[in-house]
Amino acid sequence: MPLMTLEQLSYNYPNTQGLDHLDLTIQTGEFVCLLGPNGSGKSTLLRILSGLATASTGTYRFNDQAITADYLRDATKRQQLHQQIGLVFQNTDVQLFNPSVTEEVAFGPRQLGLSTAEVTQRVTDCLALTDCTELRERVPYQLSGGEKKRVALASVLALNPSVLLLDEPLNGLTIAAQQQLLTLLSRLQAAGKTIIMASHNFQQVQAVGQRFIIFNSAHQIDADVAGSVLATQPERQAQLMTL
Ligand SMILES: Nc1ncnc2c1ncn2[C@@H]1O[C@H](COP(=O)(O)OP(=O)(O)OP(=O)(O)O)[C@@H](O)[C@H]1O
Repeated sequence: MPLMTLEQLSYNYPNTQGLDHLDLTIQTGEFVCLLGPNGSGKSTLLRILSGLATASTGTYRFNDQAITADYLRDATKRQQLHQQIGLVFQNTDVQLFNPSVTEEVAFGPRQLGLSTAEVTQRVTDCLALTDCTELRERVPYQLSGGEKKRVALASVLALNPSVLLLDEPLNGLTIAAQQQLLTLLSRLQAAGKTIIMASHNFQQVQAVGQRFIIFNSAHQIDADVAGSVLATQPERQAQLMTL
């Protein structure tokens, strides 16, 4: 059974179209990069996949369950979905609201009702994994852009989601920090997680993505290609470099 299936899914904002008739299947364990120009629909797709928004028309199924507005109205089901699918937002500031980094990362596991010992263990592990241990006493709001990204990722990982959605996670990071994050994402994939990452910078994600879904400015999927196939298409690669 596929992990995620979209059939003829469209999403409309009040005055704009966000996504236009997408058909898409994602399998467990894939590392997918969403590419495309500004405004092509990458963030909108991540919002749909995470259950923050629902299709205007068409369907989205996660583990064969249709994710509808009705389904998400049920708080227990919504929480179960958010526990399985973690989203690291493009604007990290909307994601960080606790007085310290430790509190920030502990927030999700506490909401799940884990014991104090389990929460402490998850916080310690996730801070170490994202290289945030040194930041644990700091105020999230006062961190640098790159530090905020790492803390946001730690707070999402603390819920131990099986699917990780990331919206432009490399923006604002130094080249070294980008490398570090990409290595971490590859390790998470090797540990069995499904990774779906939006980027408008092909150069940054070229090395890690195993599948590239390319949007066009009409909010449709223009191409859906395996990394191994893309490696044999220099013209398409050159075109992606200009996004
Ligand atoms: N909150 C909103 N209200 C109205 N229109 C929106 C909203 N968010 C996005 N849109 C529009 O929906 C379309 C898709 O936007 P989306 O943010 O999904 O694109 P994107 O590929 O993630 O872009 P970027 O690379 O700039 O983040 C665009 O035309 C955008 O202007």
